[in-house]
Amino acid sequence: MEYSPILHHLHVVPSSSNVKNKLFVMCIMLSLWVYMIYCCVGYCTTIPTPSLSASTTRSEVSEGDGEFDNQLDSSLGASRDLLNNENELDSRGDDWDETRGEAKASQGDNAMSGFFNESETKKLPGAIIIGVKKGGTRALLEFLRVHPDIRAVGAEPHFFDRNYDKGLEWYRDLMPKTLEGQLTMEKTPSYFVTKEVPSRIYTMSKHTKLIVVVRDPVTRAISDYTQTRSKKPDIPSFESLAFRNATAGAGPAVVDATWSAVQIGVYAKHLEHWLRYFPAGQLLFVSGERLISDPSGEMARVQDFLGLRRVVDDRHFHFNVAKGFPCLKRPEGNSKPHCLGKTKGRTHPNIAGHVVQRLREFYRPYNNKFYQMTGHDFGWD
Ligand SMILES: Nc1ncnc2c1ncn2[C@@H]1O[C@H](COP(=O)(O)OS(=O)(=O)O)[C@@H](OP(=O)(O)O)[C@H]1O
Repeated sequence: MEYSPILHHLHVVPSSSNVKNKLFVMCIMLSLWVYMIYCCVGYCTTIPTPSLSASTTRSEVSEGDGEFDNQLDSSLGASRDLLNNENELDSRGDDWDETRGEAKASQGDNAMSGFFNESETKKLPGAIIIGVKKGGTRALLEFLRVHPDIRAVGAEPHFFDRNYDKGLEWYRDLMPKTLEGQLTMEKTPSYFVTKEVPSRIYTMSKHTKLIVVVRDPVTRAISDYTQTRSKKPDIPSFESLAFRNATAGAGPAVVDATWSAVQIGVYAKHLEHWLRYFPAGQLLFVSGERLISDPSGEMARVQDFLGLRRVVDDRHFHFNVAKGFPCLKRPEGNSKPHCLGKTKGRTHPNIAGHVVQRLREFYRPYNNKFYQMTGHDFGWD
């Protein structure tokens, strides 16, 4: 038979349609892969509340994203008055700086685990950091978040003190998703000093583990005042707020125990309320001072108390001499350590020696009572 280009061409037609079919199938497969990758980076998930959901990462928080702030403002309510102030910034979870790289990685991890694991659910917290304000609660929560068996909400929910009427389902919805065996946590430092809170937490679960980071009440009061003054520079002096008769020649100074900065430090009184509902063994007192000087030692106690493996240890800490605080680092690799943001570790104003002395006298009997109640001498005298 003679060679015919037409016939040859005709012969080619069916094989070209084969190729087209194959190309079509490959295109579909490629689209599926693109879609899967798209899902893996989190775009096709249906997470409804980015501000407080599991995927709220440190960098999202510290970047001060406008949407995040607005949502939090509306969900957490207004702050208290000047002298009974709450840390707005910390309520928003203003925590770590220099965290973008790590936060991106962990965001990716979360999205991947969400994609491959449908068994994640939102649970009520099994453990709560209930106080104290300015004790070092943010540092403790961020150290705990390194632990793979812990998932914690970054911002302060203020459920049991300010948002209780919103109900437990509202609270649960704020929590990050967890896998079986993972512990859900939150921190709201004002819980420790709010009378209604112990019974409310007990009603949620009498098995809830409670952690209190305590710090020398005098330094704590000065830290509290420093925070208020950073937002309202015109407030009266520390001394005039701490004493009822601060004017010169008005006799021995009388401590004003109604000032919240002073009142929060009367730990023994606040603890009494908790012990009406919870056995002492269900509360752990972390030393705010040791959390700075020996973070891995305090973290060992906390992990034991929570019944977790001791994963967070001295390999995770780097002491930043310039800041005067331990910062978190990855045990492997040389990545830059991550320190808390500038709202932590503010420079305190100089308070006159006699003012500090008078406050020490005021706190001494309460401190001693607190040491007795907890079986632990924190050495604040
Ligand atoms: N690692 C590390 N880095 C920075 N700061 C640290 C750290 N560990 C403890 N602290 C101390 O934490 C104090 C703030 O306490 P809180 O986080 O409980 O404050 S808040 O109640 O949430 O506003 C904060 O108080 P000030 O120094 O007075 O600002 C710190 O002293």
